[in-house]
Amino acid sequence: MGDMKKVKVAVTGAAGQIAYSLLFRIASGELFGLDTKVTLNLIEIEPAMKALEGVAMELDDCAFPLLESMELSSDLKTGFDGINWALLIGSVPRKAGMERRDLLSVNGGIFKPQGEAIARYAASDVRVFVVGNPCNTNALIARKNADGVPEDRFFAMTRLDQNRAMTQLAKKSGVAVDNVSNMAIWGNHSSTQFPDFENARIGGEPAEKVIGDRAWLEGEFISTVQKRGAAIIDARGSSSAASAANAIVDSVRSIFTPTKDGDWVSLAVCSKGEYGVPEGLQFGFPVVSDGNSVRVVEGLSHDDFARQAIAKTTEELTGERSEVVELIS
Ligand SMILES: NC(=O)C1=CN([C@@H]2O[C@H](COP(=O)(O)OP(=O)(O)OC[C@H]3O[C@@H](n4cnc5c(N)ncnc54)[C@H](O)[C@@H]3O)[C@@H](O)[C@H]2O)C=CC1
Ligand SMILES: O=C([O-])CC(=O)C(=O)O
Repeated sequence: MGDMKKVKVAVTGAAGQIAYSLLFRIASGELFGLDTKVTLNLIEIEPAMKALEGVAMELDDCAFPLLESMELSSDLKTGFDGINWALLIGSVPRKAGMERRDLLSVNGGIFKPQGEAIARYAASDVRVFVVGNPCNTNALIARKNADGVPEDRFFAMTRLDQNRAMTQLAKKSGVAVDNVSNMAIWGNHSSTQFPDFENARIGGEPAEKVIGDRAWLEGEFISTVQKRGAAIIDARGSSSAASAANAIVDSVRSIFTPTKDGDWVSLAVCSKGEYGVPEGLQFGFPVVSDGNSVRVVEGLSHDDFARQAIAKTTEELTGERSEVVELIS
Protein backbone atom coordinates (compact mmCIF):
# COMPACT_ATOMS: atom_id res chain seq x y z
CA MET A 1 0.00 0.00 0.00
CA GLY A 2 3.10 2.21 -0.14
CA ASP A 3 2.15 4.24 -3.17
CA MET A 4 -1.36 5.20 -2.22
CA LYS A 5 -2.33 8.70 -3.35
CA LYS A 6 -4.16 11.13 -1.11
CA VAL A 7 -6.84 13.69 -1.75
CA LYS A 8 -8.50 16.16 0.60
CA VAL A 9 -12.04 17.09 -0.37
CA ALA A 10 -14.32 19.75 1.09
CA VAL A 11 -18.05 19.24 0.70
CA THR A 12 -20.45 22.02 1.67
CA GLY A 13 -24.07 21.21 2.43
CA ALA A 14 -22.71 17.95 3.79
CA ALA A 15 -25.86 17.16 5.79
CA GLY A 16 -28.13 17.79 2.80
CA GLN A 17 -29.82 15.32 0.53
CA ILE A 18 -27.34 15.39 -2.37
CA ALA A 19 -24.43 14.93 0.01
CA TYR A 20 -26.21 11.97 1.61
CA SER A 21 -26.01 10.21 -1.75
CA LEU A 22 -22.56 11.49 -2.64
CA LEU A 23 -20.38 11.12 0.45
CA PHE A 24 -20.57 7.34 0.59
CA ARG A 25 -19.52 7.09 -3.04
CA ILE A 26 -16.52 9.33 -2.38
CA ALA A 27 -15.53 7.44 0.76
CA SER A 28 -15.83 4.06 -0.98
CA GLY A 29 -13.27 5.10 -3.57
CA GLU A 30 -15.69 5.33 -6.47
CA LEU A 31 -14.87 8.95 -7.21
CA PHE A 32 -11.09 9.16 -6.87
CA GLY A 33 -10.20 5.52 -7.38
CA LEU A 34 -9.14 2.58 -5.25
CA ASP A 35 -5.54 3.83 -5.09
CA THR A 36 -6.47 7.07 -3.33
CA LYS A 37 -7.04 7.74 0.37
CA VAL A 38 -9.62 10.41 1.05
CA THR A 39 -9.93 13.02 3.76
CA LEU A 40 -13.40 14.58 3.92
CA ASN A 41 -13.87 18.10 5.22
CA LEU A 42 -17.60 18.28 5.82
CA ILE A 43 -18.95 21.81 5.99
CA GLU A 44 -22.39 22.81 7.24
CA ILE A 45 -24.13 25.75 8.81
CA GLU A 46 -24.41 25.67 12.60
CA PRO A 47 -28.07 24.47 12.83
CA ALA A 48 -27.24 21.42 10.71
CA MET A 49 -24.15 20.32 12.67
CA LYS A 50 -26.06 17.72 14.69
CA ALA A 51 -27.47 16.14 11.54
CA LEU A 52 -23.96 16.24 10.07
CA GLU A 53 -22.64 14.32 13.07
CA GLY A 54 -25.19 11.63 12.23
CA VAL A 55 -23.91 11.44 8.65
CA ALA A 56 -20.34 11.16 9.95
CA MET A 57 -21.42 8.36 12.31
CA GLU A 58 -22.82 6.48 9.32
CA LEU A 59 -19.64 7.03 7.33
CA ASP A 60 -17.71 5.63 10.32
CA ASP A 61 -20.05 2.66 10.39
CA CYS A 62 -19.17 1.75 6.81
CA ALA A 63 -15.54 1.11 7.84
CA PHE A 64 -14.39 2.34 4.45
CA PRO A 65 -10.69 1.42 4.11
CA LEU A 66 -9.98 4.48 1.95
CA LEU A 67 -11.57 7.06 4.26
CA GLU A 68 -8.57 8.38 6.13
CA SER A 69 -10.25 11.05 8.22
CA MET A 70 -13.13 13.49 8.52
CA GLU A 71 -13.29 17.04 9.78
CA LEU A 72 -16.74 18.46 10.57
CA SER A 73 -17.05 22.19 10.72
CA SER A 74 -19.10 25.31 10.13
CA ASP A 75 -15.97 27.42 9.88
CA LEU A 76 -14.57 28.07 6.40
CA LYS A 77 -10.94 28.31 7.51
CA THR A 78 -11.07 24.82 9.01
CA GLY A 79 -13.29 23.53 6.22
CA PHE A 80 -11.14 24.63 3.29
CA ASP A 81 -7.74 24.13 4.92
CA GLY A 82 -5.37 22.43 2.47
CA ILE A 83 -8.13 20.97 0.31
CA ASN A 84 -7.54 19.79 -3.27
CA TRP A 85 -11.21 19.81 -4.24
CA ALA A 86 -14.13 21.95 -3.10
CA LEU A 87 -17.54 20.53 -3.93
CA LEU A 88 -19.88 23.43 -3.24
CA ILE A 89 -23.32 21.93 -2.79
CA GLY A 90 -24.58 23.78 0.28
CA SER A 91 -27.37 26.23 -0.47
CA VAL A 92 -31.14 26.32 -0.53
CA PRO A 93 -32.88 24.19 -3.17
CA ARG A 94 -35.86 25.57 -5.09
CA LYS A 95 -39.45 24.60 -4.40
CA ALA A 96 -42.30 23.99 -6.83
CA GLY A 97 -43.08 27.05 -8.95
CA MET A 98 -39.61 28.63 -8.61
CA GLU A 99 -36.97 29.02 -11.30
CA ARG A 100 -33.38 28.32 -10.20
CA ARG A 101 -32.64 31.97 -10.77
CA ASP A 102 -35.07 32.89 -7.96
CA LEU A 103 -32.42 31.53 -5.60
CA LEU A 104 -29.85 34.08 -6.66
CA SER A 105 -30.39 36.52 -3.81
CA VAL A 106 -30.63 33.75 -1.19
CA ASN A 107 -27.67 31.71 -2.36
CA GLY A 108 -25.44 34.30 -4.04
CA GLY A 109 -24.20 35.58 -0.67
CA ILE A 110 -22.89 32.14 0.29
CA PHE A 111 -20.40 31.90 -2.56
CA LYS A 112 -18.47 35.16 -2.05
CA PRO A 113 -17.06 34.23 1.38
CA GLN A 114 -16.47 30.68 0.18
CA GLY A 115 -14.46 31.93 -2.84
CA GLU A 116 -12.40 34.14 -0.52
CA ALA A 117 -11.76 31.32 1.93
CA ILE A 118 -10.77 28.89 -0.83
CA ALA A 119 -8.22 31.42 -2.10
CA ARG A 120 -6.76 31.82 1.39
CA TYR A 121 -6.75 28.31 2.76
CA ALA A 122 -6.99 25.69 0.00
CA ALA A 123 -4.03 23.81 -1.53
CA SER A 124 -2.39 25.46 -4.53
CA ASP A 125 -3.85 22.85 -6.92
CA VAL A 126 -7.45 23.36 -5.71
CA ARG A 127 -10.35 22.79 -8.08
CA VAL A 128 -13.82 24.05 -7.31
CA PHE A 129 -17.00 22.37 -8.49
CA VAL A 130 -20.27 24.21 -7.92
CA VAL A 131 -23.61 22.43 -7.65
CA GLY A 132 -25.73 24.79 -5.51
CA ASN A 133 -28.15 26.73 -7.69
CA PRO A 134 -28.10 28.86 -9.69
CA CYS A 135 -24.83 26.99 -10.15
CA ASN A 136 -23.34 28.87 -13.10
CA THR A 137 -23.61 32.28 -11.46
CA ASN A 138 -22.68 30.95 -8.03
CA ALA A 139 -19.49 29.57 -9.61
CA LEU A 140 -18.87 32.97 -11.18
CA ILE A 141 -19.24 34.62 -7.75
CA ALA A 142 -16.85 32.15 -6.08
CA ARG A 143 -14.32 32.54 -8.90
CA LYS A 144 -14.38 36.32 -8.86
CA ASN A 145 -13.70 36.33 -5.12
CA ALA A 146 -10.92 33.76 -5.18
CA ASP A 147 -7.94 36.02 -5.86
CA GLY A 148 -4.97 34.10 -7.18
CA VAL A 149 -6.82 30.88 -8.04
CA PRO A 150 -6.70 30.44 -11.84
CA GLU A 151 -10.12 30.84 -13.42
CA ASP A 152 -9.91 27.50 -15.20
CA ARG A 153 -10.11 25.73 -11.83
CA PHE A 154 -13.80 26.58 -11.47
CA PHE A 155 -16.61 24.43 -12.81
CA ALA A 156 -20.40 24.35 -12.52
CA MET A 157 -22.55 21.30 -13.09
CA THR A 158 -24.37 20.70 -16.39
CA ARG A 159 -23.67 16.97 -16.36
CA LEU A 160 -27.05 16.03 -14.93
CA ASP A 161 -28.58 17.73 -17.96
CA GLN A 162 -26.22 15.84 -20.26
CA ASN A 163 -27.15 12.52 -18.67
CA ARG A 164 -30.86 13.35 -18.83
CA ALA A 165 -30.54 14.27 -22.52
CA MET A 166 -28.62 11.09 -23.36
CA THR A 167 -31.31 8.93 -21.80
CA GLN A 168 -34.09 10.73 -23.69
CA LEU A 169 -32.27 10.17 -27.00
CA ALA A 170 -31.58 6.52 -26.16
CA LYS A 171 -35.22 5.86 -25.26
CA LYS A 172 -36.55 7.57 -28.37
CA SER A 173 -34.24 5.60 -30.66
CA GLY A 174 -34.63 2.33 -28.76
CA VAL A 175 -30.93 1.82 -28.03
CA ALA A 176 -28.94 1.46 -24.80
CA VAL A 177 -27.74 4.77 -23.39
CA ASP A 178 -24.06 3.97 -23.95
CA ASN A 179 -24.66 4.30 -27.69
CA VAL A 180 -25.30 8.01 -27.24
CA SER A 181 -22.26 10.28 -27.37
CA ASN A 182 -21.24 13.89 -28.01
CA MET A 183 -24.07 15.33 -25.94
CA ALA A 184 -23.35 19.00 -25.28
CA ILE A 185 -25.34 21.22 -22.95
CA TRP A 186 -24.84 24.87 -23.83
CA GLY A 187 -25.25 27.75 -21.43
CA ASN A 188 -27.06 27.89 -18.14
CA HIS A 189 -28.18 25.02 -15.92
CA SER A 190 -31.71 26.36 -16.19
CA SER A 191 -34.78 26.16 -18.39
CA THR A 192 -32.94 28.13 -21.10
CA GLN A 193 -30.14 25.57 -21.52
CA PHE A 194 -29.65 24.19 -25.03
CA PRO A 195 -29.26 20.38 -25.18
CA ASP A 196 -27.52 20.21 -28.55
CA PHE A 197 -29.16 17.41 -30.53
CA GLU A 198 -27.52 18.70 -33.73
CA ASN A 199 -24.04 17.59 -32.67
CA ALA A 200 -25.13 14.54 -30.63
CA ARG A 201 -24.48 11.07 -31.98
CA ILE A 202 -26.21 7.72 -31.63
CA GLY A 203 -24.10 4.70 -32.53
CA GLY A 204 -21.64 7.13 -34.13
CA GLU A 205 -24.28 8.58 -36.49
CA PRO A 206 -25.84 12.04 -36.19
CA ALA A 207 -28.72 11.74 -33.68
CA GLU A 208 -30.96 13.72 -36.00
CA LYS A 209 -30.49 11.18 -38.78
CA VAL A 210 -31.11 8.20 -36.49
CA ILE A 211 -34.20 9.72 -34.87
CA GLY A 212 -35.57 11.26 -38.06
CA ASP A 213 -37.98 13.52 -36.22
CA ARG A 214 -36.68 17.08 -36.06
CA ALA A 215 -39.98 18.35 -34.61
CA TRP A 216 -39.60 16.01 -31.61
CA LEU A 217 -35.99 17.07 -31.13
CA GLU A 218 -36.80 20.79 -31.26
CA GLY A 219 -39.90 20.38 -29.12
CA GLU A 220 -40.47 17.58 -26.64
CA PHE A 221 -36.84 16.53 -26.32
CA ILE A 222 -35.53 19.96 -25.42
CA SER A 223 -38.37 20.84 -23.10
CA THR A 224 -38.19 17.49 -21.27
CA VAL A 225 -34.50 18.07 -20.52
CA GLN A 226 -34.98 21.74 -19.64
CA LYS A 227 -37.84 20.98 -17.26
CA ARG A 228 -36.66 17.69 -15.82
CA GLY A 229 -35.59 19.25 -12.52
CA ALA A 230 -39.06 20.73 -12.06
CA ALA A 231 -40.69 17.41 -13.02
CA ILE A 232 -38.67 15.66 -10.30
CA ILE A 233 -39.67 18.30 -7.73
CA ASP A 234 -43.27 17.85 -8.76
CA ALA A 235 -43.12 14.05 -8.47
CA ARG A 236 -40.87 13.65 -5.43
CA GLY A 237 -41.72 16.78 -3.50
CA SER A 238 -38.03 17.68 -3.34
CA SER A 239 -35.33 18.23 -5.90
CA SER A 240 -33.14 15.63 -7.60
CA ALA A 241 -30.61 14.25 -5.18
CA ALA A 242 -29.32 10.79 -6.09
CA SER A 243 -29.12 11.65 -9.78
CA ALA A 244 -27.40 14.93 -8.91
CA ALA A 245 -24.87 13.07 -6.75
CA ASN A 246 -24.29 10.66 -9.62
CA ALA A 247 -23.68 13.55 -11.99
CA ILE A 248 -21.15 15.01 -9.51
CA VAL A 249 -19.23 11.71 -9.60
CA ASP A 250 -19.34 11.71 -13.42
CA SER A 251 -18.30 15.37 -13.68
CA VAL A 252 -15.40 15.32 -11.26
CA ARG A 253 -14.03 12.13 -12.80
CA SER A 254 -14.36 13.68 -16.25
CA ILE A 255 -12.16 16.59 -15.18
CA PHE A 256 -9.17 14.47 -14.13
CA THR A 257 -9.64 11.59 -16.60
CA PRO A 258 -8.71 11.96 -20.28
CA THR A 259 -11.90 12.15 -22.37
CA LYS A 260 -12.67 9.22 -24.65
CA ASP A 261 -11.38 9.90 -28.18
CA GLY A 262 -13.92 11.66 -30.37
CA ASP A 263 -16.34 12.32 -27.51
CA TRP A 264 -16.78 15.25 -25.12
CA VAL A 265 -18.49 16.00 -21.82
CA SER A 266 -20.61 18.92 -20.64
CA LEU A 267 -19.30 21.28 -17.99
CA ALA A 268 -19.81 24.95 -17.30
CA VAL A 269 -16.43 26.68 -17.43
CA CYS A 270 -15.17 30.26 -17.61
CA SER A 271 -15.74 31.52 -21.15
CA LYS A 272 -12.71 32.81 -23.00
CA GLY A 273 -15.02 34.07 -25.74
CA GLU A 274 -15.47 30.73 -27.53
CA TYR A 275 -18.46 30.71 -29.92
CA GLY A 276 -18.94 34.42 -29.26
CA VAL A 277 -19.96 33.85 -25.61
CA PRO A 278 -18.96 36.90 -23.53
CA GLU A 279 -15.69 36.37 -21.71
CA GLY A 280 -15.94 35.53 -18.05
CA LEU A 281 -19.44 34.03 -18.03
CA GLN A 282 -19.55 30.58 -16.40
CA PHE A 283 -21.00 28.87 -19.44
CA GLY A 284 -21.96 25.30 -20.29
CA PHE A 285 -19.82 24.02 -23.16
CA PRO A 286 -18.72 20.71 -24.61
CA VAL A 287 -15.22 20.15 -23.21
CA VAL A 288 -12.45 17.59 -23.37
CA SER A 289 -9.92 16.77 -20.67
CA ASP A 290 -6.31 15.69 -21.11
CA GLY A 291 -6.39 14.32 -17.57
CA ASN A 292 -5.15 17.54 -16.10
CA SER A 293 -7.11 20.43 -17.50
CA VAL A 294 -10.11 20.84 -19.75
CA ARG A 295 -10.61 22.89 -22.89
CA VAL A 296 -13.70 23.84 -24.82
CA VAL A 297 -14.25 21.87 -28.05
CA GLU A 298 -14.07 24.38 -30.86
CA GLY A 299 -15.30 24.33 -34.43
CA LEU A 300 -18.76 22.79 -33.93
CA SER A 301 -21.39 24.18 -36.23
CA HIS A 302 -24.81 25.47 -35.32
CA ASP A 303 -27.76 26.30 -37.52
CA ASP A 304 -30.08 29.25 -36.89
CA PHE A 305 -32.21 27.29 -34.43
CA ALA A 306 -29.18 26.42 -32.31
CA ARG A 307 -27.70 29.89 -32.59
CA GLN A 308 -30.93 31.42 -31.32
CA ALA A 309 -31.13 28.94 -28.45
CA ILE A 310 -27.54 29.69 -27.43
CA ALA A 311 -28.18 33.43 -27.68
CA LYS A 312 -31.14 33.07 -25.32
CA THR A 313 -29.25 31.20 -22.61
CA THR A 314 -26.31 33.62 -23.01
CA GLU A 315 -28.67 36.51 -22.43
CA GLU A 316 -30.01 34.89 -19.28
CA LEU A 317 -26.52 34.39 -17.87
CA THR A 318 -25.53 37.94 -18.74
CA GLY A 319 -28.66 39.09 -16.86
CA GLU A 320 -27.77 36.97 -13.82
CA ARG A 321 -24.26 38.41 -13.85
CA SER A 322 -25.61 41.94 -13.81
CA GLU A 323 -27.84 41.06 -10.84
CA VAL A 324 -24.80 40.11 -8.76
CA VAL A 325 -22.38 42.91 -9.73
CA GLU A 326 -21.97 44.00 -6.13
CA LEU A 327 -20.75 40.49 -5.23
CA ILE A 328 -18.16 40.26 -8.00
CA SER A 329 -16.56 43.68 -8.25
N1 LIG B 1 -26.41 21.79 -10.69
C1 LIG B 1 -27.29 20.83 -10.64
O1 LIG B 1 -27.47 20.08 -11.62
C2 LIG B 1 -28.12 20.59 -9.42
C3 LIG B 1 -28.10 21.47 -8.37
N2 LIG B 1 -28.87 21.26 -7.25
C4 LIG B 1 -28.76 22.25 -6.16
O2 LIG B 1 -27.94 21.74 -5.12
C5 LIG B 1 -28.23 22.42 -3.91
C6 LIG B 1 -28.34 21.46 -2.75
O3 LIG B 1 -29.43 20.59 -2.93
P1 LIG B 1 -29.87 19.55 -1.79
O4 LIG B 1 -28.72 18.81 -1.26
O5 LIG B 1 -31.01 18.80 -2.35
O6 LIG B 1 -30.43 20.55 -0.69
P2 LIG B 1 -30.65 20.31 0.88
O7 LIG B 1 -31.49 21.43 1.38
O8 LIG B 1 -31.06 18.91 1.15
O9 LIG B 1 -29.18 20.46 1.44
C7 LIG B 1 -28.48 21.66 1.38
C8 LIG B 1 -27.62 21.73 2.62
O10 LIG B 1 -26.80 22.88 2.49
C9 LIG B 1 -26.63 23.41 3.78
N3 LIG B 1 -26.18 24.80 3.65
C10 LIG B 1 -26.91 25.90 3.42
N4 LIG B 1 -26.13 26.99 3.41
C11 LIG B 1 -24.86 26.56 3.62
C12 LIG B 1 -23.62 27.22 3.74
N5 LIG B 1 -23.52 28.53 3.63
N6 LIG B 1 -22.52 26.46 3.96
C13 LIG B 1 -22.62 25.13 4.07
N7 LIG B 1 -23.78 24.45 4.01
C14 LIG B 1 -24.89 25.16 3.77
C15 LIG B 1 -28.00 23.25 4.43
O11 LIG B 1 -27.91 23.30 5.85
C16 LIG B 1 -28.41 21.88 3.92
O12 LIG B 1 -28.02 20.84 4.82
C17 LIG B 1 -29.50 23.22 -4.20
O13 LIG B 1 -29.14 24.57 -4.48
C18 LIG B 1 -30.05 22.57 -5.45
O14 LIG B 1 -30.86 23.45 -6.18
C19 LIG B 1 -29.67 20.16 -7.14
C20 LIG B 1 -29.73 19.24 -8.16
C21 LIG B 1 -28.97 19.39 -9.37
O1 LIG C 1 -34.29 21.59 -10.54
C1 LIG C 1 -33.76 21.89 -9.47
O2 LIG C 1 -34.01 22.89 -8.79
C2 LIG C 1 -32.63 20.99 -9.01
C3 LIG C 1 -31.75 20.87 -10.18
O3 LIG C 1 -30.96 21.74 -10.46
C4 LIG C 1 -32.01 19.79 -11.13
O4 LIG C 1 -32.66 18.79 -10.79
O5 LIG C 1 -31.55 19.93 -12.26
